[in-house]
Parts: sequence; C-alpha cells; structure tokens
Amino acid sequence: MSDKRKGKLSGPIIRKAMLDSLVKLNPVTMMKNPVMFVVEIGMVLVLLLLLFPGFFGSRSGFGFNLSVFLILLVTMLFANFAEALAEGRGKAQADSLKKTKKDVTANKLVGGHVKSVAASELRKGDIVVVAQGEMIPGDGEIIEGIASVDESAITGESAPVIKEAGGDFSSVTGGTLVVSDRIVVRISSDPGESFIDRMIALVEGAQRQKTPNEIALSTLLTVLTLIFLIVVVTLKPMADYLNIHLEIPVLVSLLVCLIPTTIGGLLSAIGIAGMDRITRFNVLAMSGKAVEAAGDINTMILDKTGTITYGNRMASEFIAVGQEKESDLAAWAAVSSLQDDTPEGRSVIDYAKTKGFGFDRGLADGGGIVPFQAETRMSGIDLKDGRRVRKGAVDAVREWVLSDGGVIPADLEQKASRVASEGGTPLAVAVDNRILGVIYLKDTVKPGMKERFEQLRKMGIKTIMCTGDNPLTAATIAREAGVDDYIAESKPEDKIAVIRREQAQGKLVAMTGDGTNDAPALAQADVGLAMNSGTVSAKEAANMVDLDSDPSKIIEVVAIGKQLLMTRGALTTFSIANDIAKYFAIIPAMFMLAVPEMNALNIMGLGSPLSAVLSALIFNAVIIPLLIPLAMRGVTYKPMSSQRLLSRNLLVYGLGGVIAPFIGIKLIDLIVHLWI
Ligand SMILES: Nc1ncnc2c1ncn2[C@@H]1O[C@H](COP(=O)(O)OP(=O)(O)OP(=O)(O)O)[C@@H](O)[C@H]1O
Ligand SMILES: [K+]
Ligand SMILES: [Mg+2]
Repeated sequence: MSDKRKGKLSGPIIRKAMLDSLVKLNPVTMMKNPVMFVVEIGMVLVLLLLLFPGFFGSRSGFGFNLSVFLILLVTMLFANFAEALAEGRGKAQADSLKKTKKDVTANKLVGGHVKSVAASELRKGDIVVVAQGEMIPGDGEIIEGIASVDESAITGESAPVIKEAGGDFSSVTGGTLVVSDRIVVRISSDPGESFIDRMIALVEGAQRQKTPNEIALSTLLTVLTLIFLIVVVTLKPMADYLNIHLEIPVLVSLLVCLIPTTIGGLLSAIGIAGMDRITRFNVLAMSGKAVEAAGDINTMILDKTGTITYGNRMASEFIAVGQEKESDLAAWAAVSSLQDDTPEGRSVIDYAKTKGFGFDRGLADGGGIVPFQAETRMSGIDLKDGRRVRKGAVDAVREWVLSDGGVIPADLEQKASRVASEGGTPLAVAVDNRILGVIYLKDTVKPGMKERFEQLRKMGIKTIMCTGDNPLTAATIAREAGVDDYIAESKPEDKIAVIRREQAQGKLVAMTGDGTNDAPALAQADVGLAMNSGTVSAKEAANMVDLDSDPSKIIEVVAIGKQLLMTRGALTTFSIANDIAKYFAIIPAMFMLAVPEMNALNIMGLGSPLSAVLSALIFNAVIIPLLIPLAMRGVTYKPMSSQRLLSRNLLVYGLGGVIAPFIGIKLIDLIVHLWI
C-alpha cells in the first residue's frame, strides 16, 4: 500500500477540521442530525437568557447561564469536529488520488486514423492506442495487443503487471502507465465516471449516502430525543403546579444530558472511518452498504486455486501408466502444452525442459489449438497429421478417450489418486484413444489459512471452497486449509447455484472472482469482491474491487465490516448507558435547587446542585472527543459469534457506560465546585 494512502492525521487535517466544525454550526447543516440540532436549539434558548436576563421569569445567574451556553457550544463543536476529522482524512486521500489524474492526451482511433484528443473528452466505446511510455487515458478493455503496465498510481504496487487482450487480464485503468509494448483499448466509461473518479468521490464523502442500518439507528436516536424532549418540556408545567421552580438553563442541561448526544455526535464519523479503513486496505467499496453487508456475512464462497492456494500450479512429476514410458509421456505432455498459455501449461514445458526430456516443437505447427476451458477442463492440439493430443482433469480425459473407443489403463485411477490425496492436481495426458499417464501439478496452501478459517468459524461464518478440481484433491486441500465444506468438479455456473441455495436459506453470501464468467455470481452475492486485474464485466458486477487483486483479502474485508458494525453498536450502548447514569447526577440536583430539603437525593455527594448540573454537562461534552479515537480506529476486534459478541459488548460498553459517568462527573465536580 502506498504511504500517501495510510491516512495519518496530520496538522493541516486537524486545523481544517477545527475550522469546519465552526462552519457546520449552520442550523441547516445541523438539522441533518436531529440529536445535535436539539442541542443547538437549547443553546439558542440559553443565549436568549444571557442577552435578556429575566426572560421566562428566569432567576438563574449570569455566570451559570454563560457556563451552560459555553459547554453546549463546545459539545456541538466536538461532535462537528469528529465528523470533520473523518471527512478530512478522506479528502486528503482524495487529493492524493487527484494528483494521479494528470491531463493526458489520448490517441483516439477515428476511421483508421489516430487523432489526438484530451483524455477528458473520451466516451464509452471510443478506441484508443497506447504505446510504451504513455499513460492510459481512461478505463477500458484491451482489444488488441499485450503490454506491461505500471499500476502503482492506484495500487501502490511498483512491479508492472502484464495485461493482454482476451481472457481475464484484459482490463486497464485510466492513469496507469504502459511501460512496454503497445495496446489498443476500448474505453469503458464516460467522463467523470472512471474508476479513479468514483474512488475520489467515495473517499471524499461526496457520494456518501446513509446506509439502511445508519438510517434505522438515526431514527431510533431521533425518537429517543423526542421522548426526552416531551418529558422535559412537560416537567416544567408540572413543577410549576407544585410550586417548584425549575430554571430553563437547568432544564436544557437535563435534556442535553439525557438525549444520546455521544452516539449522535459520533455516528457519521464511525461510518466515514469504516469506509476509509476499507479504502486504505486498497479495497474500493461501491457503497457503505456493501461494507456493512460484509459485516453480516454468514457464508463465504472461496476459490481453491489462487485464493486458498498460491495458485501457481506447477508440473512436478510425470507418472506414466500401463506400459507407457516416462519419456513418451513427457514429450506428449509438452506437445499438448505448446499452445497452452495458462501458467499450468507453461509449467509443463518448463518442467520437461529442466528434466531434459526431448519433444518436437514442430509438431504444433499448423495444428488446431484447443484452448483450456473451465467447461471442458481440458486443453491440447489437433495435429496436422490428424492425431489429437489432450491433457486435462482425469475424469474429463477418461470420458474423452472412452468416447473414442479407447481402454483405460488399470493403474490410472490409483496413480491419479496418489497425486490427489497429496493435494496435487493430476492431469491425464492422451493421444487419440491412448492414455500415457498423469502430470502432477503441485500447488501449496497459503500459510496461515487454517488460522484464518478458524477465525471465520468463530465468527459463525461458513466457508465453502469451490473448485474445478477432482473430489479427492478438493478434499485434501479442504482438510489442509480447514474450510467447512467444498464443492469439487464445479463449473462456473455452479457457484451461482451455491450462492442462490444459501440465500434461499436467508444467508448473506460473500464471494470473490475475476473472470467474465464470475460476473453473474459476483452480482448475485451480497458482497462480491472483484479483482482489479480481472475483466471489466466482473468489476462492474461486483460491489467491491480489490486493487491488490488478492482474493483471500475477502476475509479481512468481512472483518472490517464486522468492526464497523461492532463499533457503532458498542458506542451506541455506551452512549445510552451513559445517559442513564447522568440522570442520577442531574435529577436530584434539579430538585435540590428547588427544594433544598431534598439533599438526601444527593447520592453522589456532589458539591452543590449547580456544580452537579455543570459537571454532568461537561462530562457529556468531553466524552465525545475522548471517544473520537475509538470511533475512527474502530473497537478492537476479536473473532467470535454474534451472540457472544453481543453479550461481551453489553458487558464492556454497557456496564462501562453506566460506571464511567459516576467517576467522571464526581472528578469534574471536585474541580468545578472550587469555582462556584
Ligand atoms: N491448462 C490446463 N490444461 C488442461 N487442464 C487444465 C488446465 N488447467 C486446469 N486444468 C484442469 O481443469 C480443472 C478445472 O480448472 P479450473 O481452473 O476451472 O478450476 P480450478 O483451478 O481447479 O479451481 P478453482 O480455480 O475454482 O479453485 C483443473 O482442476 C484441472 O484438472
Ligand atoms: K447525552
Ligand atoms: Mg482456476
């Protein structure tokens, strides 16, 4: 990850946030946050009393009123500061991204001729030529050529990546640099809608929409605020009737202490910070909703090759069957791979060469290429002389040979099983209806997978590995990696079937993918994470894109989503628990002010009724900045089931939230009491 995107809180960001918190006092802005808007109205009321003492028959002193006014002002500034700080960090990220958006000229192909136009004028469907040393002018798909591309501007990864027409590595991103060769690109986005544009808008918060969860919580907070407002407003006439005089500033203080100002002030900062955490993790989420959905995932669908294993399946042994010789097997294995451009295919040639097996390259000339397909699970060549050479999944090759009237060597099954039971992938090699043996493709499970799946299990998430490989290999890798379930010999469409099946049971499903054939499944999944190296259609179908193209990052994405939901839950619990505790400080004080004989109510032993009110109000204000770091960083996350998480959070943040004010208010009162 690039340093500039780590999002450190620098001096300028903090200064800007301070200024913004003043600007945000504008009532039109405040109205968007009903809880804090009520605080603002209260502040205006107290201000009126400051300007016109004796208003509403008030008898409270100037000094007290001024203190209440100032504390309320500071409370709002703190809340605004939290939001401005979170936004500021996003803006800083956006600025560094904007710098990558240089104004380049594009070589647009118009009627067979190249015409120079500004990149900002390119539209969807335009064709451009990009040569060595030039910046790719917009997002698109390579339709001709192959090139190595430096994508460090968006991924922070300095090693160039190979991009080529056709297949799963054909998409390119505007703002990245072609370091070798020349490509023809079909532009896939209109001005202002490119990948970087969308990323900038997202981190800037310009497109920030409240998620359904956030809306539900804000509604709850507003309802709570309304209830307390009614309670406090009706308190006044009731007290008047009983001849108890309640001061307006005291009532305002009571109201502000009771309404959920802590979570009200931190709510949007929590959401922005969660989004920010995902972006700094080099994952681009299309919406906050997607991040939250990640936090609620029940089932995760994972690829075997490349996600759970390293994915660089390499030939590591030739195992001849029947009467066949190893050297013949090696030669035909190599010939079957001459036109196979997959890493597996290339590794077969490399292995044959390093082991010194001879093979005739000329055989491939003029032959018909049979490219590898996930559907057929085979690849090979139809030679000029009529012979057909294939390699592929053992059962697929067996079928192919049987349909041509061939016989299956007796030891094929046992030899292939040996490879599979070691977690390798056996590829059978055949020429017409004769099977020569198997290629042992080795792949290794990434380190630490077992622990990560263990964590997912603790979170109550079921993991399902989907692989095109045979059941035995699948079972071995599944056991080694520790996934809960696996589906072997799965075709691309099987993934979407698994997702639908899980969703039908009311589960939320996450998956990763990069190919065009993954696109429907990515769209069907609740959280679809596409690889940046993947095709345009995969990226369009998904609701997240991983800039590092590491599918196993889906695990951390879920963790970040969970952390966001947990942080919001924990701070809500803390905030409401706090308010309950403040009630015990302020209600007795209020009545003691009116009826001094009620001193017995002063269970907290606070200095005086006035200092009790001010202390509760000060505590209510300072708790907001104290919790900003937690809101921004997120609560520390330990994998466990939602049930246990809930009880743990209730204990820590609920109980903590009840106790903290007693201690805090008491300490503040010791100081405040010295003054008044
Ligand atoms: N280049 C190739 N030539 C011939 N057969 C291949 C080649 N690559 C893979 N196969 C065979 O086809 C099967 C399916 O491959 P595919 O890439 O679709 O799935 P996978 O890589 O095994 O699983 P996944 O990527 O979903 O974890 C493989 O298990 C292997 O037996
Ligand atoms: K409060
Ligand atoms: Mg694969």
